[in-house]
Amino acid sequence: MSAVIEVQNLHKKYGHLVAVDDVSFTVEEGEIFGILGPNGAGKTTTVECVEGLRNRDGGEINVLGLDPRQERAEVTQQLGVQLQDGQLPDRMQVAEALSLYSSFYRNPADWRHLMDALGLGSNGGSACGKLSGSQKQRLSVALALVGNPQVAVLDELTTGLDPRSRRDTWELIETVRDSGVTILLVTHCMEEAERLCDRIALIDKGRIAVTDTPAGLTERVRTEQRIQFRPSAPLDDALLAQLPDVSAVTRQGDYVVVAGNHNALSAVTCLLARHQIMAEHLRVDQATLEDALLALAGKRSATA
Ligand SMILES: Nc1ncnc2c1ncn2[C@@H]1O[C@H](COP(=O)(O)OP(=O)(O)OP(=O)(O)O)[C@@H](O)[C@H]1O
Repeated sequence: MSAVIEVQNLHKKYGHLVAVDDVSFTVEEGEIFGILGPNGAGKTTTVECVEGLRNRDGGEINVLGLDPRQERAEVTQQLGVQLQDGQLPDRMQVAEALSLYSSFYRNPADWRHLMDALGLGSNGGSACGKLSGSQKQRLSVALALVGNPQVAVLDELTTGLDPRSRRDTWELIETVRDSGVTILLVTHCMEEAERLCDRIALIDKGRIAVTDTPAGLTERVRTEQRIQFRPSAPLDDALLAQLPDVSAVTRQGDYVVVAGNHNALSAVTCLLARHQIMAEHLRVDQATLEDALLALAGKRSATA
């Protein structure tokens, strides 16, 4: 396998806001690589720098041997990028859009074949503005593939789709991957990332917390616990956060919520005992994957 996208120490600011702060990852040929994170984490900014749609402030990006900042036109030829909703005129027909976009590329795919392969065969004469949510997604994937790219970037593919359409779209993406296209997938949906991705970079507040396979991420967080209690006296959260078995400390009203590994509970109770504080209404839950991934992100912030 060889790397098709390499991002090293990417930095991007909007005014004073640091949107992407030292992001590095490598996408290998043939994989679906996910960038997963909450709203505002810096996912779209990262991929827009990869696509050459935004200029980075620092770091290096290599896409199929090209620098998107210096060689944007060539990157556009070789990288498939989804159009955002509303970028096509409502009255343009599906077949017209595909035919028009295929004319932008040196070596386009057969757009009629693509239209059939992506389940849009009966929609060629439909106006883009009249398509259903999942048909619009199919069209945007078709437009990302019409240039016959080796790599496609797909951003928030299934947002707003009903469960059935989401599953259909996921199957579609697997078919695209099986046809040999490497995919960089941006999502804030944990289930989508787990289902589709070979590897996932978890990004939060502009930084990558961890990169691993879905199974590896689950294993890392398998033993994570969520400990919730009301302290009987004022308690400095920083004392809890410093415990090696604790990954994150947050507050919910009067309650302290601590995420940590299977030793966290005894570490927390020892600390409370030392400070003569009681843990009222103590509750311990197994963290969900989502909680645990956020805890991993929190741990990274604490050690950054
Ligand atoms: N053009 C812009 N001008 C100013 N700030 C921006 C701009 N685009 C994004 N931001 C800010 O940069 C940060 C990262 O945004 P970005 O869209 O990259 O995150 P994201 O992870 O893709 O979020 P979402 O899932 O909501 O799309 C956010 O705080 C966002 O408000």
